[in-house]
Amino acid sequence: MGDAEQISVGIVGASGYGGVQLVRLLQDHPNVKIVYLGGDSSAGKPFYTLYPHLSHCIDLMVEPIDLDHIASQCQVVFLSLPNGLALKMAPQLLEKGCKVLDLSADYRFFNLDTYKKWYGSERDDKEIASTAVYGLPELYRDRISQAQLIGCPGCYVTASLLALSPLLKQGLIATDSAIIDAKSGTSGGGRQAKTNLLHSEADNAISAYGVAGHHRHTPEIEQICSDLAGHDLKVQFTPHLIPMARGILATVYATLRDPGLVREDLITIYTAFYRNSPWVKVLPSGTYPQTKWASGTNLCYLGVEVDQRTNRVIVMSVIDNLIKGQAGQGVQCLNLMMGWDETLGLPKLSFYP
Ligand SMILES: NC(=O)C1=CN([C@@H]2O[C@H](COP(=O)(O)OP(=O)(O)OC[C@H]3O[C@@H](n4cnc5c(N)ncnc54)[C@H](OP(=O)(O)O)[C@@H]3O)[C@@H](O)[C@H]2O)C=CC1
Ligand SMILES: CC(=O)N[C@@H](CCC(=O)OP(=O)(O)O)C(=O)O
Repeated sequence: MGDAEQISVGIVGASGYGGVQLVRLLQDHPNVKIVYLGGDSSAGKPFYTLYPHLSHCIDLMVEPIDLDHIASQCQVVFLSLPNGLALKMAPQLLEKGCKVLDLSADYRFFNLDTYKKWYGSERDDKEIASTAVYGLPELYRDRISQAQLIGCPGCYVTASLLALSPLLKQGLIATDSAIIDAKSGTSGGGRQAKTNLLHSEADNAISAYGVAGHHRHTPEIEQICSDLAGHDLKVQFTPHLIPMARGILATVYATLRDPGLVREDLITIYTAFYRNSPWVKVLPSGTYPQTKWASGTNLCYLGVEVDQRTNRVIVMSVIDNLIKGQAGQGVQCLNLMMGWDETLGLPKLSFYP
């Protein structure tokens, strides 16, 4: 595709961590041209003043948010904003013919009562929301390719669901037995200043939060797990903040229905489940992933183990929270929506060490 055929893309929330990942990924994408960057407090500033390391490759200003102007400039719009804002912008952008990919939680829920319970915002966009597709390509590839509006899942949920999906789809684990112990780097909290993300608070420390079903990702994980299993189920999800900038490790435990299954059986099942998923790598027997392997890439690495003493399967899932857990997921969905190769423009090799 030459320059003339590149599609025009805008990023609303360009100054945030999601925004700057999108700039990096889309700048390298052969079929895309970034034509608009939007923001709130950063509006009016050249983008390079926010991220000086990009001054040699992007010279756009951050503009205030004017939906008519965005729609007149862009065929595709990424919304990378705090929860509760995309729902006010997506309907008008769609009506004006844009494709919209939202990185927040606004379009992830099948049932808007669940959204309201956890996020508080009233909805007057129910009809539009009903057209949104959950943007996890490994599960909903066909629907994503037909959609105009995508609600992309975030970091914890992506790592957790990729670990659990084969087990649930094949009915391999006891109902409600799944426990997700997940750890995130501090960039998971975004670029806006928050006390718990200060270096002096987060460094040399590890702590759980949102314990006992109190994290807003619990209902989102349960929604998709229930969809896969074909019945309502519950999971135990405990997130932790750890002192590193980027990366997520989700270690998932569940009780196997069949006590005869061994590690090699599970690896065969996982490998078959993800055989057409270029961004998921099932590791060889006895190999457990590190966050470093996925850092900067759109990959998810899965290590699979069985403890025959306790009859539990243990799946270790790592992703980069800002790539497969956020911006890369959005670009992977865009590739599907446009009928392009799912891997186009996305990084597959980390820096190591
Ligand atoms: N960080 C992560 O690992 C992940 C985050 N997400 C989700 O992605 C979304 C973005 O997260 P992240 O990039 O971390 O957030 P940041 O806090 O880093 O960035 C937020 C962005 O939103 C913009 N913004 C805030 N308020 C307004 C407003 N009223 N109008 C217009 N723009 C506004 C900010 O613009 P300005 O600076 O100009 O005010 C900024 O660009 C969130 O919904 C988050 O939950 C999803 C997966 C992973
Ligand atoms: C470390 C940290 O603060 N993480 C954030 C997760 C951010 C995120 O990814 O949220 P969404 O997936 O809903 O977009 C949190 O626990 O709220």
